[in-house]
Amino acid sequence: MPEPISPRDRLIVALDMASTDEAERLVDRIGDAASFYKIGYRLGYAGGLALAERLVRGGHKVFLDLKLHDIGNTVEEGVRSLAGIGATFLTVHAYPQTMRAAAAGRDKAGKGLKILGVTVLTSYDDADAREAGYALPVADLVAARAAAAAAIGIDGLVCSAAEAAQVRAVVGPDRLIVTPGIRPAGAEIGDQKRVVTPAEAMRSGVDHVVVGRPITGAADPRDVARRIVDEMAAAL
Ligand SMILES: O=c1ccn([C@@H]2O[C@H](COP(=O)(O)O)[C@@H](O)[C@H]2O)c(=O)[nH]1
Repeated sequence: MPEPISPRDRLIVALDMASTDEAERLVDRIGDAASFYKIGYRLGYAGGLALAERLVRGGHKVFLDLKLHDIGNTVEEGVRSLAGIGATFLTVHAYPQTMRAAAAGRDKAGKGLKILGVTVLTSYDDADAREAGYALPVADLVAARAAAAAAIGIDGLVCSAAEAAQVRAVVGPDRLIVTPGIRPAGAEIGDQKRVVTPAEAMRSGVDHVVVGRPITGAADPRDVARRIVDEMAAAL
């Protein structure tokens, strides 16, 4: 069985900022209300990988949300390079060839980096999946990709918490389920489509929630982070 995760360590704050200075100021403001930070495209292409190393050295956990997807050799070598940063999680798109290459890179690097397969982006609904050429509804596509990820030996999945129970049934207790598209009640939804509250996510068996704008855009980010952690603690 997996190790228990404290409510605070379940929260991953998405540092979708334009500069590392801005991101570091936010991390300082949040203080001990959070321990886990996600770096995606915006910050990753603006010095975010060096910041990731600094955050790891400072005792934080880091999720590199770079959603790799390329030919197998490029993915494998990319994962091997990124493993040196000391991050906890790295995303790849949940295509079988990509996941196999990422698992090989992870194993060759041997640094303890966990690979998460992005099933279907939380900004997609069934109509978006159809428009992208997929015949299956989102929930079925997520389940199929989760099954492939588990068979390949990927460490966890990114999906909406709306599909977490179904994914858990497919992948069992040992794979991680990490869910963006999290919105505290009353928060602006923005471009997300499959949205769930922090409490509902916990009740659905999610391991980690990813929260960006509701925290980064708040007047008091520390307070919002603490409220989210409290909401999750009460639901567990
Ligand atoms: O399916 C996915 C995969 C990744 N994300 C990322 O999570 C955060 C969510 O930010 P919010 O501001 O809380 O919407 C963002 O960095 C996305 O790139 C996702 O939303 N959905």
